[in-house]
Amino acid sequence: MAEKRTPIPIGEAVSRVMEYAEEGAAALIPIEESFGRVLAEDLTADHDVPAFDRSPYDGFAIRAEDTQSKLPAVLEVAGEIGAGSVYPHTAKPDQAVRIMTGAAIPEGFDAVVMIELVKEHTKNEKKYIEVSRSYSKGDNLSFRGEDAKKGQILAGKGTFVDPGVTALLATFGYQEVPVASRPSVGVIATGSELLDPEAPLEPGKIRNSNAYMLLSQIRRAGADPVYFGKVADDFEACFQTISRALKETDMLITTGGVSVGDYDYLPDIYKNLGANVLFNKVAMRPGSVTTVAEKDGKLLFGLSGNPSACYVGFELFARPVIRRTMGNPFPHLKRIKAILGADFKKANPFTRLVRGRLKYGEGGTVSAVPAGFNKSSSVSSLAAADVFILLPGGTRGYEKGMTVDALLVGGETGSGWPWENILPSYR
Ligand SMILES: Nc1nc2c(c(=O)[nH]1)N[C@H]1C(S)=C(S)[C@@H](COP(=O)(O)OP(=O)(O)OC[C@H]3O[C@@H](n4cnc5c(N)ncnc54)[C@H](O)[C@@H]3O)O[C@H]1N2
Ligand code: MOO
Ligand SMILES: [Mg+2]
Repeated sequence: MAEKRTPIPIGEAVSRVMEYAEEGAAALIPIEESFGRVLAEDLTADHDVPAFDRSPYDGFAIRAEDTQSKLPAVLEVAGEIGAGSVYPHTAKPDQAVRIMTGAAIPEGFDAVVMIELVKEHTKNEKKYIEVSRSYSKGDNLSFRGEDAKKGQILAGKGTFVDPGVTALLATFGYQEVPVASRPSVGVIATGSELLDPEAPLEPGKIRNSNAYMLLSQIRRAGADPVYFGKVADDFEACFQTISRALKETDMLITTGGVSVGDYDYLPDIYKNLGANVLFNKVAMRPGSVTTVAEKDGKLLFGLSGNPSACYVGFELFARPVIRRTMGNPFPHLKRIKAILGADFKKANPFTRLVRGRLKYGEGGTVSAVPAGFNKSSSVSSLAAADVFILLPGGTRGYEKGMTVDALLVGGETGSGWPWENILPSYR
């Protein structure tokens, strides 16, 4: 008789796995490659930003006091500078300097007049401007340190490096960025039925979609995948490939062969490897057969062969380990509340993770509707899913309109044309 497995709750399974997620050593990488990594150190401002008072406009640097007695004030244009240049003299009374956006305010000047607001004329080969209103000290200046102060922590250790963080890194001179190193994650697909994507279909065979799905899930999680190919359902072949892959990578993901079938060899392979099985049944659907084992501190994720189960198993168990290893203090999928968009009247003892799609309705309501064919074997629903609708197991079903929890899949989801009907002020 096939072994009897004991399902454990999802949370319990995730925490067993997370015990083996250790932050990788810090590494220095070029700033150009830093997107998606995680800072291994605090990013501290080592100078003020801006580092000098500067002009926010194309215009004229003036002394405010020269505009405070007689108007229009007629000021001599004593020089001109663009961004990047420094005016070498100090201001004298009734002088102005033609200055462009971003240029340092010359010494002794304390306000800027926009170029559109002055009249210019030349007299005896000298240039003059007429300023028709009075200015106060500091008018139209960008002040040193107004954006960031020296010593301020602008992004802490553990911050995900997004484009905004990259801008800070460049601002503070990080040609090389200290980040937690990325794990290398091996992928092996098992199954005698598997064909490569380029192969024509044959009776009884299917194309190996899980391997390519996993490579892309690993990349989305931020790690480096290493693909060891597909292996037939043959104990020796699987054992050899898995042993080799385990030596060459930091963690290993297999798909298929993990259940109780005649050709499901993963359970025996864990035994032969002397690996410690953390669990081999989770109270969830899909993905109840998800198995995770540990060998010398390295994790072996035995994900289901069924595409939806494999997908969910990766996102719930492998992804947070990868993210934590990469230094991310928030490695799990984000949870939101949404209105359930369909009935699930039949009770299920296991927690269901329905691949769903968010719909944004009037008044900002968010509902989650099933993304398609909802069996564990489904591949079609995955392409449309941006959320896992969480329906905890029990004796009751769920009805359309109920508020439920959902996990956001992936990170940076885009949106369509966002510029219609933007709410105006109602003050
Ligand atoms: N008697 C029982 N049978 C099954 C049980 C059970 O508890 N008792 N569990 C079922 C559940 S739940 C699942 S999920 C599957 C898991 O099976 P395995 O993880 O062992 O995977 P396989 O048997 O190798 O394949 C299952 C299914 O997936 C297809 N597959 C496999 N690899 C790929 C791939 N790389 N790309 C696309 N599709 C793949 C494979 O052809 C099978 O159709 O077991 C149930 N059975
Ligand atoms: O592991 Mo299975 O996915 O529950 O259908
Ligand atoms: Mg099987």
